[in-house]
Amino acid sequence: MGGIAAGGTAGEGTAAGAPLAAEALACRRGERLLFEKLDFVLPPGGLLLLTGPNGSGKSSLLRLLAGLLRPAAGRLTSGGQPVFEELGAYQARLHFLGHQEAAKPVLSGRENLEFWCRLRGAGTARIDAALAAFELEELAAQPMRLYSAGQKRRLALARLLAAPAPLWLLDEPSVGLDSRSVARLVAEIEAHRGRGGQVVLATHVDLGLAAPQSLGLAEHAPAPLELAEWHW
Ligand SMILES: Nc1ncnc2c1ncn2[C@@H]1O[C@H](COP(=O)(O)OP(=O)(O)OP(=O)(O)O)[C@@H](O)[C@H]1O
Repeated sequence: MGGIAAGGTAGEGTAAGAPLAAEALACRRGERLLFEKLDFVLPPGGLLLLTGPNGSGKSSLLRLLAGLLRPAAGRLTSGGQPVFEELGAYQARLHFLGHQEAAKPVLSGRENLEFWCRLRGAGTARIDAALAAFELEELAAQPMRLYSAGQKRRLALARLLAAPAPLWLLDEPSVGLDSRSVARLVAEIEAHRGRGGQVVLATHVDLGLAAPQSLGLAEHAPAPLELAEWHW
C-alpha cells in the first residue's frame, strides 16, 4: 500500500526535523516516579517505538515530549536547544495524537480539518489529499458525531497530513483501525520519515515498521524501595 505517495503526498513540504535528544529524563505523575535515566537521540527520519506494559509511562513520556508535562529531571533538546525555553516554537513543529480524537462532533470531517489548519496557521491546500490518504472523501461532508470509532481515528490521523509538522508523537495510533487503514498509516509514517520527519510512537502491537529504535519503559522504572527505606 503506497498511501497517497504515488500522486504526491499531502505532507509534501514538511521541513525535516531537528535531532530530538533526551538526557537522563525522569517523569513523575502525582506521587509516583514512573521512569528515570532515560536517554535517546532521534535523528531526522528516525522512528522511536515506546513499548511497555499498561501504566509504565508511554503516554506520559509522549506528553512530556509534547511539552505538556515537565520532566522531574533531565534535559530535552531539539536541534541542541532546550525545548522548554522555546516551547511555543517547538510545539509549532509537532503533532501530538493522543487517545482523544480532538475533533468537534458537530463539524463535518472537512470542517474539522479546516478548523485544525487555521489553528495551526496552515493553508487548507492539503485537506483533500489528507482526506484521501485515509479514505475519508465520502464521509467528508458528514458531521463527525456520525463517524464510527475507526473513522474518527482516521480523521484524527488526517490532521497529521493536513497541517504538516516534522515531529509526530503518536499514542497507539492503530487502535480501532481496520487492517487496510493500518497499512495506510504505516505507509504515511514511512513517507513522513522519507521526507526527514520524525515519529515517536507508543504501541502494544507490532505494526511492522522499518528499522525503528525501541525504548522499553519498564526497563527505566525506578528500583522498588527496600523495606527499610519506607517511611511509615
Ligand atoms: N494525571 C495523572 N495524575 C497522576 N497519575 C497519573 C496521571 N495520569 C496517569 N497517571 C498514572 O501514571 C502511570 C502511567 O500512565 P501512562 O498513561 O503514562 O501509562 P501507559 O504506559 O501509557 O499505559 P497504557 O499502556 O495503559 O496506555 C499510571 O500509573 C497512571 O495511573
